[in-house]
Amino acid sequence: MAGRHVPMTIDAARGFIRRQFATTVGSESIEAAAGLGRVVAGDLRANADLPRFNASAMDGYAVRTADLDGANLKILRVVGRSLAGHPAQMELGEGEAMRVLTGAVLPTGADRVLKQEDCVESNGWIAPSLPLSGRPHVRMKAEDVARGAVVIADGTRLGARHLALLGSLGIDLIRVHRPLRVALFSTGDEVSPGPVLGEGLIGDANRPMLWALLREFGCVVSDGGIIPDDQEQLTGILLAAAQDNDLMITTGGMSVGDEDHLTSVIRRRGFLEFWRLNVRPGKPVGFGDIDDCPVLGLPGNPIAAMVMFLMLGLPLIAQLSGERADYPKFLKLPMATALDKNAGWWEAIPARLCAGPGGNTCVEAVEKRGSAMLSSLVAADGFIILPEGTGPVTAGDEVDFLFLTGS
Ligand SMILES: Nc1nc2c(c(=O)[nH]1)N[C@H]1C(S)=C(S)[C@@H](COP(=O)(O)OP(=O)(O)OC[C@H]3O[C@@H](n4cnc5c(N)ncnc54)[C@H](O)[C@@H]3O)O[C@H]1N2
Ligand code: MOO
Repeated sequence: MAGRHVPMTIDAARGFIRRQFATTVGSESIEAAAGLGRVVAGDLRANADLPRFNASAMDGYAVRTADLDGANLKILRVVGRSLAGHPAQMELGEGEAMRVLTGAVLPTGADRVLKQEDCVESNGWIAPSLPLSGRPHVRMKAEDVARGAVVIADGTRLGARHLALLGSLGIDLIRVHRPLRVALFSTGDEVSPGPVLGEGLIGDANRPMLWALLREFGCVVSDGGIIPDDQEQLTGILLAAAQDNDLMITTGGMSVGDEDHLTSVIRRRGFLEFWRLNVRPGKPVGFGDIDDCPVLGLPGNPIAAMVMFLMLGLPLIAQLSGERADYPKFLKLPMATALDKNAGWWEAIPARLCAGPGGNTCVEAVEKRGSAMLSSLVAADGFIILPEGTGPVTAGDEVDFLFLTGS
């Protein structure tokens, strides 16, 4: 573990978090409809085939390809109708067709649907456009999902698409991890809890920002408010919050972090490290464990807090929540313009997407870049990530881009 004043790489910090923690939340059964944002506990298997039956993918006529291949027959007799939700209980014989609508059960014997645009219908007979071409326009039973297959893997956080699949399968109860309970605090005498009236006071940017991010990642957040700059109060509040939460996140008060900052009580009840990371922004980060409750101390500057939340907080939350995902997720994109960079440290630069010379998507840094400048976050779509060892970049260079989550 790095000493207090030895800069640590972001990768070393992430590795430390990975090794230090495992899933801490148990599991429960809930209604699938209430599963948005929850993390699946155990592989979820299909209880049915999807599609459940061979079905028509178009409005038209179900036919037997063999009847029409090589144009053996020129016309077919329409012997019935199969509508979505109202199947016809009959088999299709030679020279027969059945009127079908999209989603209707395909009659036994049929292996193709002719779109109604491709047929002329008259007095119960159809004359298809021949020769046959294009797709058969049928959805075959189980071609999407076979009963018994794992459809949602253990550790998946459920989104709209997963709820669609569960709905389609008719699964109503699912086993998920209990949501992570996170206590969120700002610190600092200058941060005003209400209207910003006095000289030298500032509004609280970090708590609403982190509250929104935590909610987006399925956490149940308890708003701990603003802790004044007082060691005893800070200690008391953190010790109390450790009893009812799975994680505590604070912002501010990290650059002065050293062993005197928190009382010996905390040191007896766990550990708290103060890291100086080799990054811009977000150098000072606190990390530890109090009464078995992890603590993440983010820097006070809002951009630094955001970057360190995305880089360290998200992997920690995923790990504690049982989510199997590698956060944050980067995209490789080309630079639109050149950018100066010191190779000595890792840097996250607020940036936006823009159109490159050939109309391709590129990224460019926003104008204002201070780690306290919130207008840069609002102007940005994410961050250009340049690791240590990377110096200035030029237009066209591919870089890692970290999308800002939340809207
Ligand atoms: N002598 C040094 N001073 C500083 C260093 C350093 O290495 N040596 N590092 C700088 C860096 S980098 C950062 S980042 C900040 C981080 O400091 P802290 O985590 O201790 O945070 P504070 O000092 O409490 O606050 C920093 C800054 O952020 C503002 N702040 C705090 N909380 C909020 C909030 N909830 N909403 C909006 N803004 C907030 C606070 O007023 C300060 O302006 O330290 C540098 N200093
Ligand atoms: O963490 Mo500070 O400047 O790196 O915002």
